Amino acid sequence: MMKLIAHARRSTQRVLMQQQHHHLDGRFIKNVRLVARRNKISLRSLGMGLQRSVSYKQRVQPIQRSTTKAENKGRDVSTNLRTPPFQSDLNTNDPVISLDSSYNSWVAEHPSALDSFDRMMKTAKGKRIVVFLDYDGTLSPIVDNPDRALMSDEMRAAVREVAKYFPTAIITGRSRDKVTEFVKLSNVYYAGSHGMDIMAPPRPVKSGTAGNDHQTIALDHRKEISTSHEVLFQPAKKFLPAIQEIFTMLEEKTEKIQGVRIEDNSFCVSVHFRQVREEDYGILEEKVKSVVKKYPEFHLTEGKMVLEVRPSIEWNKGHALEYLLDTLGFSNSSDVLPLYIGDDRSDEDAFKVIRSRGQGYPIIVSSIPKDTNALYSLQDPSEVLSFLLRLARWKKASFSSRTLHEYGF
Ligand SMILES: O=P(O)(O)OC[C@H]1O[C@H](O[C@H]2O[C@H](CO)[C@@H](O)[C@H](O)[C@H]2O)[C@H](O)[C@@H](O)[C@@H]1O
Repeated sequence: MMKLIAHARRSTQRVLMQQQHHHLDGRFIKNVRLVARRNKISLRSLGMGLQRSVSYKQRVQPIQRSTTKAENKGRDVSTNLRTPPFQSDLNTNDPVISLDSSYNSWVAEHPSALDSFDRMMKTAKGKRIVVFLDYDGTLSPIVDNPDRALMSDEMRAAVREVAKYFPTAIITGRSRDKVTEFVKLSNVYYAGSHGMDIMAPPRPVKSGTAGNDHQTIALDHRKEISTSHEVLFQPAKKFLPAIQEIFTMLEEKTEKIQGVRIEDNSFCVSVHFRQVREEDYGILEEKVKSVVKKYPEFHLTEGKMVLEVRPSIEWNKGHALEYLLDTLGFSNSSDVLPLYIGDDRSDEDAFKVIRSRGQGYPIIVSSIPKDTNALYSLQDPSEVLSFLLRLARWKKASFSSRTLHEYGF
């Protein structure tokens, strides 16, 4: 028993160290939690209670700007950034609670989409499922270097399979070019820059049609996708010159801060601080805010260890989801079931839209309890993979049984 407690203590210490180094391995935490739970050891009783994330609504006050009111539904944190964000993706400046017990009650409220799969599909019978997928933290694991957030071949094959059966869209904060380079699939819709850059596959995907109608090819170069796809909607086009200026200015102003990465996401700019030393965060935040202040038509939002400069237009991932449903001919349809899987705050806008439609499945990817508008949960990208494979298998099976039925078997 003593050995076990010592092991759990060591394991928990490792988790905490990982947090301090701005990393979080959800699977590892899960294992620690399992070891502790199996042996009836509460992490808190070890004096190392893990911490949970808290509602962003409680933490970030909406900005009141003198000139332009931020109309974007994403939270605007231009003048009121949260205090120290250096607790990795756990956002651990919140009340300390025991993760094992809180996770259980959270999952009771946001049931596993894998465990609930049969029930979900029962409701989906006769309805048209449209699949929306976030990229980072959903299709690819969160890693230090955003350029290395690659999607596995298995995941690509699963998305390819899903897209054979359902209209499928990737909605991401990344630039459209970057995400097409990562995903490399030709028959999905891509909505980059948090939905501000929407592109359709060469042949519009007809909803509800059989799998073989959607030919999915893995392409070698994003160029091939860019040229074969059609740009549908770019609501922030007029901001492009200003965004380029902001990008350059951010690069210049932050070049002396070690670990900062400025990512050009076309219609928005990401300032990554995952590898910035904690003591440098304050100055980074100040510099970023001073740049944004010069551009009253822009505001700041936050994601996982990232600050994002976005044009203040009323457009977010939720709007992109509605736009795509509309494009697919489902704007007022009562028999469409949008299914959205995402892990970050910007995905909440899409979850909210699905909830307000009163139809569909908002699914959050998280291995820790989080305040969310999602109804279901998956722990990590590996569970997303299982879910997607199962979804494709389910549809395939229903096609085969329908075919058998049609032939009188
Ligand atoms: O909407 P998403 O597809 O989830 O994109 C949101 C941001 O994701 C990326 O940053 C996040 O993932 C990185 C790689 O794992 C990680 O290093 C970073 O800390 C995360 O915030 C992307 O680089 C951003 O541009 C996206 O806005």
